[in-house]
Amino acid sequence: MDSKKPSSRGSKPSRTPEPRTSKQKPQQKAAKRLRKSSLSKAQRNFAVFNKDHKHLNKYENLELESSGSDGDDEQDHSGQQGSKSNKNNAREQVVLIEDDGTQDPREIDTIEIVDSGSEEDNGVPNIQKKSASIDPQEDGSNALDDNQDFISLSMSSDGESSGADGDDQVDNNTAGDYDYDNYDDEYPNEEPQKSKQTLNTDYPWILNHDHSKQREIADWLTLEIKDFVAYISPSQEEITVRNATIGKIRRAVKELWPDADLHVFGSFATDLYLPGSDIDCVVNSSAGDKENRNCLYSLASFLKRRKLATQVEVIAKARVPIIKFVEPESQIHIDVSFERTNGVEAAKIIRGWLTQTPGLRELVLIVKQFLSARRLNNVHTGGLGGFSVICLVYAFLELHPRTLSADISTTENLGILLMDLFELYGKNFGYDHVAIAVQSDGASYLPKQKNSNLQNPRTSFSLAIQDPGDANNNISRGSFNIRDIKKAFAGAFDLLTNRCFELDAATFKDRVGKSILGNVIKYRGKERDFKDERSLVVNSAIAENELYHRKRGRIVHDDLFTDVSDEEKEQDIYVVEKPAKKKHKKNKTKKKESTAKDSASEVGSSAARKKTSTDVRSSKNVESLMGLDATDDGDDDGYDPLNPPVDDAAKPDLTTKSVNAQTRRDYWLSKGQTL
Ligand SMILES: Nc1ncnc2c1ncn2[C@@H]1O[C@H](COP(=O)(O)OP(=O)(O)OP(=O)(O)O)[C@@H](O)[C@H]1O
Ligand SMILES: [Mg+2]
Repeated sequence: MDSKKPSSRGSKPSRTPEPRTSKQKPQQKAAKRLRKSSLSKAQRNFAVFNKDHKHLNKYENLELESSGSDGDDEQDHSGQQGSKSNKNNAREQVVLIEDDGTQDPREIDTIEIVDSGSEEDNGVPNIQKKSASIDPQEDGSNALDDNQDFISLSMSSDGESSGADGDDQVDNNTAGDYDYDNYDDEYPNEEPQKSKQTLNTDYPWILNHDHSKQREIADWLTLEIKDFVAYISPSQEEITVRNATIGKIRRAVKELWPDADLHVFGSFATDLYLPGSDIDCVVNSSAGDKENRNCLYSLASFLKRRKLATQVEVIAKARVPIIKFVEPESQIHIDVSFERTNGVEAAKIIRGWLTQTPGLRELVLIVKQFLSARRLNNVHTGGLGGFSVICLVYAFLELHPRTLSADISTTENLGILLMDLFELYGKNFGYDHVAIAVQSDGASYLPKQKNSNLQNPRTSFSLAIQDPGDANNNISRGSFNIRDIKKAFAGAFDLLTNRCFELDAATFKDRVGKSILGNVIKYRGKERDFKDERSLVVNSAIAENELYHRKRGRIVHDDLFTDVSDEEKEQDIYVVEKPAKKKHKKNKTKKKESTAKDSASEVGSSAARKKTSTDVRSSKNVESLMGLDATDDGDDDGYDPLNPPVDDAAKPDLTTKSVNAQTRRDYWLSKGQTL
């Protein structure tokens, strides 16, 4: 157990009032005032999404189960095939995995690539079947079936606590049992011990960035979030390595198939990658004929022969067939899919969201790291994938009453917003009834009842996010472990809130060297600099995606294939996306327009951290947006969360403003009242 954990966390349940200090008395008054404000109504309406009105308010044990082999199994889930392959002399093999989305992925074949030294005609490799039906369990099931493979966040240390899956168990509120050191990043450092000694901290983003003197504890958290994002944002070298890696793979693809090109999408094309994130690519060809087993193997073996791929897996029988491998020089994990454009379309949409939504990048990266550290980010084990995270956070920011009402400056209130996000998706969101829809220009809630495509036939308790590119696709349907994800979010809310109270009551002296964010997020990768160098070097994935869309815009026919690796790109597309100049309310009547426009390359830069209210967006009255009118009697029943009113025409002309410190304090205190 963590001997460093604050005593208050262990001994005080979340509802226990903090000892009153002279500092807190005026805050109590402020909280009373707050109840009458529109803010409390807005908050109440966030709670409406939980039909059962169950506010879990339980600590979650964020400790990973150390007992048994589960952890080990899971630890290597992504590398699992690699380790199996090692036993089978993986360097010479391509592993075939079946994953059609209806069951858990299974390794069904191992193909040996025979490198004869000469190139096969047309890239067709000499493939020999090595073995078949490498099934983890003879009966066709595997550990994933009963969720044993998942490292549960449920209580596990006490004999009487919840079982393996924690379903429907009452959680023991044993707040003192955390062991925050006992989980690791998805991409663990190769030299964890050395790194730990050097840094002597799990939250390296606070090194030389001490905010303990902040008077507003929420500001401290906001600053830490920005520091974390700066800490993990890519350096010039990292971007260059990613660019070069893509270049190498693309050249190989074009050599193998002259009619094809490689497009990048996913987090590298949206600037939402963590240091260890994979690169998602798609091969599109003018013939449109590459999505078949033969082509998958052809490319896999070709890349292998060219020493551009190790740990190669061919997942041919999936809904989206892909090959996965690690590029040996950069050690970057790469996924290649075939003949589809939804990913490159989505990348464009996401970059649009980033431009229009200050704070989106920061919160997405925090949530991604949060999930990654708990191994709740792997869709194959029911976790939440990066795409779902982006949509969740975007919907949260789009629909948050205080951002909707232009009441707060998002980038100045990231701390509060992060807590609200954890609270919403951890405690209040009505997973049973509500689906989330995200489009290129906004987000909304949908009733699951009326959208059968978004319903999970097995359980109503599921996360449903409508694909912005395909209304019939629920992008989070694979996240079957939503129960644990929800618990983790709820636990994070409690942890952050308690930590804030604890540090708020502490003396400045005792605060030094402490972290708020470190209570829920750890980073144990290699030591990094605080260099967000995205503005110094072109991210070629973004540049190419921009070019792709420009070219697509010019194509009359809906051709699938668009080659972006031609002359034009060299000439005019490699333009660093300069941070948009902030327009300081030149036209006050155009409040709907995003004025901050923190571009994807800008967010996280020091310039973006200056206090500003220019990121305040649309001005809608909180009450009207949340379904409350002036005659609202405080009864939540009058509001239908499944049909939130969207009355653009009736937008009140609210004055765009940044909240003052007192308002922030009030809001912050109101969080504590829920405990
Ligand atoms: N369930 C899905 N349905 C449709 N498209 C999806 C789905 N999941 C992923 N995608 C596509 O693949 C892209 C990459 O998804 P992924 O979940 O890897 O997110 P990411 O932003 O790359 O995060 P990470 O850095 O964790 O890999 C998405 O932007 C989207 O275009
Ligand atoms: Mg990805």
